[in-house]
Amino acid sequence: MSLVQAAHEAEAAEAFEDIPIIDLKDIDSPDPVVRRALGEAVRDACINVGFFYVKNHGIPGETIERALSASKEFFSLPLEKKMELDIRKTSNFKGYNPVLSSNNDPLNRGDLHEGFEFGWEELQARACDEKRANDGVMAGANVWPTDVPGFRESTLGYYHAAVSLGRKLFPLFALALDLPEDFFDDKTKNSAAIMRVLHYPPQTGPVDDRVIGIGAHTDFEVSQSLCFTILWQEPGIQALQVLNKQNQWIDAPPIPGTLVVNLGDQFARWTNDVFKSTVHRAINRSGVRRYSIPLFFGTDYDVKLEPITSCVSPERPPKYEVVTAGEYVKERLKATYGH
Ligand SMILES: O=C(O)CCC(=O)C(=O)O
Ligand SMILES: [Fe+2]
Repeated sequence: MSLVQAAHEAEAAEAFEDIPIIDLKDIDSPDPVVRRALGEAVRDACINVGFFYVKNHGIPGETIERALSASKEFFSLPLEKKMELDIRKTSNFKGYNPVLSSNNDPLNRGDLHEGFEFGWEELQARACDEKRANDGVMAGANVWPTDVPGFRESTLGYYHAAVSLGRKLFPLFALALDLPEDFFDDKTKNSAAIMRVLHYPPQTGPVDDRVIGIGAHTDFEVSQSLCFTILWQEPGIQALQVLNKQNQWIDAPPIPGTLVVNLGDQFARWTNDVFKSTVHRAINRSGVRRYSIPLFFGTDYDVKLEPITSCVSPERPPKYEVVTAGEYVKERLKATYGH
């Protein structure tokens, strides 16, 4: 079935498929048939749900643990210390954002989480980091806390592992779109992903529905054009929810050993909405603190998001005007952070 037909069928279906788990153990297989089968699983998930879990993703547990404990230590610093790195002091959206400083859903009062955000940087700091310099609206140095020893190394360690995973996913997305596996190679040369570490304090007592962990949103960030997000969520704590076709929130619980992958707005736009960017939110009513780590993966900022040919047909003409990937991102960031 063609991509366009599959998209029309998915859109006509009443029910919303479950979020599938895709096993990446064969992602490096030399056999193109095996890789194509993986691409097909990705295609189904992208067309039907816009979300999937990946297992056997290759990021060691210790790498995750180190990033998590550094994050916990950072968030436990006094607010004045964290505010020294206030994201609003930078022009490129790096640093700390306190509770209620962001608002993902204009109908809400603010997001009940605090976060710390950074972009590409070599583990061995370099005076001239070309990749970072070419990172469009996000270009510029990261800021790092000095009060948590090893914070930079631990969080960057996870960052680089997740970026490597993201690089391996692009060929699968290409296969899913009936494109050559290397289609994204020359479009993601400087695609410096942005990572956030997030802390959601527990919400106890009566919860004002307008103040939740992260308001209903689709992912649009960040560096340039958000293709997809790789999300680690803390095991054992249910918080993430996905809006289904009947406008009901369904849980996307953490599944041990997996990461969540969800598609972003600009990938949906690029694929003429064949791939879905699905509304989601997080509410932490567990009674304990919850941590998560999304990494937003984009293309180079000067890539033109012309509709991919396999996603266009006479029955599905292009829905969007062509823009470069970087064009609208900063506006969306301004709306979220209010500066
Ligand atoms: O914390 C989560 O589970 C979701 C985070 C998220 O959706 C985001 O940062 O865009
Ligand atoms: Fe999100």
